[in-house]
Amino acid sequence: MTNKLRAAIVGSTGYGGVELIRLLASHPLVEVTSVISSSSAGTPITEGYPHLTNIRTELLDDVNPQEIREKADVVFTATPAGIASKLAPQLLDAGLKVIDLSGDFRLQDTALYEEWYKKEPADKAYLEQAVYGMSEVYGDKVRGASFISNPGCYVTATVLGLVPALQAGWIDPSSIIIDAKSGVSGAGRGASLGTHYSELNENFKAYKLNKHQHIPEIEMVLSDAAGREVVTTFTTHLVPMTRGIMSTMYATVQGGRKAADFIDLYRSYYEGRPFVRVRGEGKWPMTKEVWGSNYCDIGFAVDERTGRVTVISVIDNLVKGAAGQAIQNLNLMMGWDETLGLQFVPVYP
Ligand SMILES: NC(=O)C1=CN([C@@H]2O[C@H](COP(=O)(O)OP(=O)(O)OC[C@H]3O[C@@H](n4cnc5c(N)ncnc54)[C@H](OP(=O)(O)O)[C@@H]3O)[C@@H](O)[C@H]2O)C=CC1
Ligand SMILES: CC(=O)N[C@@H](CCC(=O)OP(=O)(O)O)C(=O)O
Repeated sequence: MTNKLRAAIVGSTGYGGVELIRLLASHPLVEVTSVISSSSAGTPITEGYPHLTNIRTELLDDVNPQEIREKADVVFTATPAGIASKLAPQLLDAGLKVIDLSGDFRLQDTALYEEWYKKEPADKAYLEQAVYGMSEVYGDKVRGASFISNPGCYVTATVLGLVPALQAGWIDPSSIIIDAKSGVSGAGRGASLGTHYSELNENFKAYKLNKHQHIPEIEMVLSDAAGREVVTTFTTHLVPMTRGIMSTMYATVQGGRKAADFIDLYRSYYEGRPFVRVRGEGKWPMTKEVWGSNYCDIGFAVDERTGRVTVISVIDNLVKGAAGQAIQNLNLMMGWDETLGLQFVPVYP
């Protein structure tokens, strides 16, 4: 018998799921007791992931809420959009805590979800139970919650880079343009034409222009911070690298603030929040500097000629953008130190 919290992972054969397995393997208070697959139940997990040899040796479990309840106290759903909307209610009804990594419970407005995800939204009664897990912005709500909707990867890098300035009224909310780039693991493990080697290697492309499903989520958080409706231009690009997101954001500065002022403001906003690191003047973060870690690193430049600030924000999409943030949320839900199991240094070079 263990006295650790028992965790199950649905979607454990995907990139988000396997990253949860990697990170939770060194969490001091959590034990993964069920790794679940809708397509490969009964198969050893090492079949698809030999790197887990001697780390996890069990057969994959089926998706069965009652059986999951017998084995676990908390479930991570790392499944494509449209799955957790149906599954999470069953898991919650079975008495489990749930952390959903998909977009199914992030937008309270069901019409917005249908418009941007092109899927049937979750039942409103369950949507209303979901707490949006951007803990650096909504920390008090995350503490003690039972059902967390983990933010989108691009959204995390972007809003952590904009919320303090918007909340302080230092940038014009109507002037924001966001230019974001992601490594290919952001698209999941499934093979596709757009992500296979010869399409991606030595290439750099924009995609989903003005149609990306993270636009309404970004606008939701930014509007909240600004205290008025924020509409923004958000463009995503695919970069030929495995992990990492860089969000480059532009906005018109109000009140003549300089880069040093932004640095002071952000350091004060994120004081006591160990996973956001604000760089000094003239220092802009690279994706490699957060690779494999739960950090979000942010840097600034203010151009006095144009009156605009450029904010650079980087994360590892699979850690702070997905599995790491989900574990950070679990730590807060359980009333633990938010850094438990997440205190690793980025892999460099
Ligand atoms: N990759 C990233 O950087 C990020 C991903 N996310 C989100 O996290 C979720 C998981 O992403 P990711 O791991 O990259 O995706 P993957 O495509 O790599 O994995 C998703 C997994 O979901 C499982 N699955 C598929 N259909 C079902 C089903 N009907 N019931 C139960 N499980 C199912 C599959 O495993 P099996 O066939 O074994 O069941 C699959 O391996 C997605 O919603 C994604 O948008 C969020 C932030 C960042
Ligand atoms: C590189 C790449 O393709 N990235 C994905 C991120 C998907 C994701 O994380 O989707 P949800 O957060 O909505 O679940 C994309 O742009 O759609």
